[in-house]
This record gives sequence, C-alpha cells and structure tokens, in this order.
Amino acid sequence: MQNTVRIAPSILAADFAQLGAEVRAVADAGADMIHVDVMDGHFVPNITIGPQAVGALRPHTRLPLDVHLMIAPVDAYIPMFAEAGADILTIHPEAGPHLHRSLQLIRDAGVKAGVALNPATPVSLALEVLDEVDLVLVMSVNPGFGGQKFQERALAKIAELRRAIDAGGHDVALEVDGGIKAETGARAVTAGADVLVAGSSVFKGGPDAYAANIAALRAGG
Ligand SMILES: O=C(CO)[C@H](O)[C@H](O)COP(=O)(O)O
Ligand SMILES: [Co+2]
Repeated sequence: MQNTVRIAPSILAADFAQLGAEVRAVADAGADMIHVDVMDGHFVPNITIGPQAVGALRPHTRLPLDVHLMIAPVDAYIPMFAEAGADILTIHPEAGPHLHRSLQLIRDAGVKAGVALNPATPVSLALEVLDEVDLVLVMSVNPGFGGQKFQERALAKIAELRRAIDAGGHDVALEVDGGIKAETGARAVTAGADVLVAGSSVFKGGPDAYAANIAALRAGG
C-alpha cells in the first residue's frame, strides 16, 4: 500500500445521538479527515443532516470536514455549508444544470471543490473538470445508504482517473466511497485511490475498536 493513503471515516455509520463525541473518537483513533454525508430524500432516497449539523460538528475537530453533498438542486446550499465550516464540498454532476458554475460557487466560497461519480456516471465527466477540482470521489455503491457491497467496476474508473491525474500533473485527491473495508480498500489503493471513505468498517465495534479499524484500513489487511 502507498503510505500516503488517507482515511476518512463516514459519520453516516456513527451514533447520531452523539456525533461530536464520535468525531473526536475517530480523530483520536487516527482518522485523517471526517466524511459527512448530506442526503436530501430527493437526489438520493435517504435524509441525513444539513448545514446546522456541520456547524455543530466544526468545534469538535481540526481535521478537514469532507462534506459529500447528495442534494439537488445543490447550488443554493453551497455557501451555507461553506459558512458552516466545511473544508471540502463535493457535488454530483447530476445535482445542478451547470457543473462548472457549481464548482465555481464552491471555490468562490473559499473551500476545496470535489466532483463525485455515481457507479453509472462516466469518468469523462470528471476528466472534463480536473483543472477545477481538488478531489474526485468515485462512488463504489449507489449513493444513499451505508453498509452496501463494494462494486468492482469502481476499480477501472479509479485506475483511469489515476492515469489522467498523474499524466496531467493535477493536484487532485482521488477518493473512493462505499463498501470500503481492509480488502476492498487495498484494491482501491492499488488501482490508484489515495483517500478511503469508510463508514461501517470504521464504526463497527464501538469506540474501543476505532483505532484498530482505521489501522487495518491503512495497512490494507
Ligand atoms: O456516500 C455514502 C453513501 O451514499 C457513504 O459515504 C458510504 O456509503 C459510506 O458507508 P459504508 O462505508 O458503510 O459503505
Ligand atoms: Co459519502
């Protein structure tokens, strides 16, 4: 495994009754960033949290808040999440009429911009905006729920993106999200991912297990 891999626990699998404590616990356990899944019951068939919750989490950690926006239309909410304390805002191309404009809104808000590819979204949509993003997120499940099975087809997309990022000399992180545990994470890193999002496999077993769970992901086994 590359030793530059970063681990981003998804708080979707945390105890929602004590999210602040959960964020502190995974930070203490070695997390590199905190992945926050925002779902609207429209773009995806589930509802989670909004900017108020992101703002409430902000004082609990200095780690980057990696906010994955699964909401449509997304543009009006970008300044609200930036103001709340997000460090990275990642959007889906299908969530607005003009991807370039949405990415510009994110940058204008002073935060890093990411683009997320659903399993059925072609890599070409991300290649088109590699100069405009700080992160590409490859979904390895259909967005909406944690605890799903890793979809193998993500690996070829990661490999293609890695080649394009390296060939173009882009300073872009390549993140994979969905069904990541030690074994699938290792394969994603081999394909070229450098950020692993993991919900179920980090939060399983409760706080006493978080350090070992994160270490297992980092070690790839
Ligand atoms: O974006 C997501 C779902 O839409 C989540 O980040 C993802 O599913 C993480 O959960 P798990 O590791 O349990 O698959
Ligand atoms: Co996510």
